Amino acid sequence: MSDMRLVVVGAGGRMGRALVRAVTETNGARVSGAVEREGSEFLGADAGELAGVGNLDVSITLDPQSAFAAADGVLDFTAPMASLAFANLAAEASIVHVIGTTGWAEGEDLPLHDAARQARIIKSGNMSLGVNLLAALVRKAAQALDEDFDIEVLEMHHKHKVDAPSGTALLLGEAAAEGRDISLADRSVRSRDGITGARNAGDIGFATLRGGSVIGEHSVIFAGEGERIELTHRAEDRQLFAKGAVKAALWGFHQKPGFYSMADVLGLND
Ligand SMILES: NC(=O)C1=CN([C@@H]2O[C@H](COP(=O)(O)OP(=O)(O)OC[C@H]3O[C@@H](n4cnc5c(N)ncnc54)[C@H](OP(=O)(O)O)[C@@H]3O)[C@@H](O)[C@H]2O)C=CC1
Ligand SMILES: O=C(O)C1=N[C@H](C(=O)O)C[C@H](O)C1
Repeated sequence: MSDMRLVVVGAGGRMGRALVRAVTETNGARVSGAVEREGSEFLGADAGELAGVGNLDVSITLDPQSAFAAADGVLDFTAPMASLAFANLAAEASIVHVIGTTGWAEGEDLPLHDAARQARIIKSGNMSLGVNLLAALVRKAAQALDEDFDIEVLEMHHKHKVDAPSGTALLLGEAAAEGRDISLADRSVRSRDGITGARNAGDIGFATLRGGSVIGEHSVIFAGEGERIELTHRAEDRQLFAKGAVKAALWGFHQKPGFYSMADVLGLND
């Protein structure tokens, strides 16, 4: 069988380069196109050279439509507005669209479900096996522990990250809310400053740290009277997310059009 042809959008970014590396290291997949946006200093560069894997004869272009027309899938770790536009193009081309982009405002990602009528969309705030397994454990712990245990989600990322809380923190908060059978939107506390009053039982709190080169660290803390349970994941290498995204693309190749999560890819929903 021929290799799955994958386009990397945002190919000059931190994840874009990691994705190009991951595809070249995966049997059954190859980089068929690379896209950046207007004004990018990387336009015209070879995607492989930029990613440090040698010349792939794939120039970074401004033209996602042509790249998608000659591809089986797209790997997209860019920004919400860009991912919405790429989803429409992926639907037109009826290909797989793996979306790792985070920083979505409430409801902003809903149009992706329309695109998923034609595209096979796999979207997750975190593409690693470890975090998706952690989410399953958090759901279970939240189910087992009542409101006497306060749930707080703590995350730290590198100084360049532009969104907060991280997509992963929200994914973990969602898992906790599902375990408690409550709506995260109704019970989340995303910042605290000044005289906040005492904590409300049942709230799910978020705290964000930013600095240096931290790849991504997340803890979900269940704080009770006299005891505390902490579930933690530490990502030590960005390739972890890129390899997960390539795995998702290969999985999506064999699925019907639809909207899927990384938990579907990893069989954690079975
Ligand atoms: N789900 C997961 O497992 C993970 C998700 N992420 C998420 O991935 C996203 C990217 O992270 P990161 O790589 O660190 O960020 P970067 O800023 O390094 O990379 C983003 C890239 O996308 C480009 N881009 C933005 N808009 C467009 C567009 N319209 N067309 C083409 N390219 C575009 C940017 O270009 P420019 O520089 O010109 O803006 C940049 O090159 C973030 O949302 C992050 O949170 C990150 C790691 C793991
Ligand atoms: O921006 C990042 O770097 C990361 N973003 C994702 C998130 O928002 O959770 C995943 C990972 O933690 C790295």
